[in-house]
Amino acid sequence: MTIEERGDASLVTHALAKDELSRLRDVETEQVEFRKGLVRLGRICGYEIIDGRMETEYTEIQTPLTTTMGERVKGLDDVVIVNVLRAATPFVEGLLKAFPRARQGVISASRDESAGMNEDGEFPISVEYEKMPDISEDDTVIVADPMLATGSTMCSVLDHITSDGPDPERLIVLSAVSAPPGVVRVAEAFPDVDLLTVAIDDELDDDGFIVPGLGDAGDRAFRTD
Ligand SMILES: O=P(O)(O)OC[C@H]1O[C@H](OP(=O)(O)OP(=O)(O)O)[C@H](O)[C@@H]1O
Ligand SMILES: O=c1cc[nH]c(=O)[nH]1
Ligand SMILES: [Mg+2]
Repeated sequence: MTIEERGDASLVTHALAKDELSRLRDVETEQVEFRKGLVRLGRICGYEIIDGRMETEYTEIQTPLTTTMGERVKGLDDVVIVNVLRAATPFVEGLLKAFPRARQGVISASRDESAGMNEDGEFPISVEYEKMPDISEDDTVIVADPMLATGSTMCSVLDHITSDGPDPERLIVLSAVSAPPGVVRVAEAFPDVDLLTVAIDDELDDDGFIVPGLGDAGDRAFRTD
């Protein structure tokens, strides 16, 4: 059964998201364009979240000429965006264009690539810094990380977020590129999470990189390779 048939994740369907992702995948896309592309993709994904997952309500508006009924998005003041350092930083910059009043959390979680994957296909994850706003039952929490590979990082991040405090109204994991093992790991460990991604790629290579993927997102955005 495919991941789509299992219903573990849903796809961002906007054509511009696919266009941006194709540019990001291109090995010729250099640092500045790569970073800007992640910003644009984050904004499109933010709009997609608003469009597909948030409700609107009618409200009376006084224009300079008359009163009329307007439509407003509900819950825009109750959004928390979690930035998984470091590759998510430009992606979150784009999301903030869709959710300018979001409260933000930051968590530094990274894979110990020198240790390699264990036989269960997981990496050891080190969490060195975490600062979260208080999360309430009314909140939409969006955990952003452009890459979901083995899912080790995201499971560690979600453990931190869900370990105390009330459950938010919605908990969305947003990624640009996902690999099947990561989607399955997150969906099984956190069945209530709404997993949204622009693409689900074919597989992981022996080093835990997504294929075809886009390479190391952090290194490409921060020019550290
Ligand atoms: O699903 P996983 O197998 O855990 O892999 C995904 C993680 O790998 C990358 O981060 P990385 O550890 O390279 O840190 P970086 O953002 O600092 O480069 C990426 O940004 C994810 O956080
Ligand atoms: O393919 C991958 C896997 C993890 N992290 C990345 O940046 N790229
Ligand atoms: Mg990296």
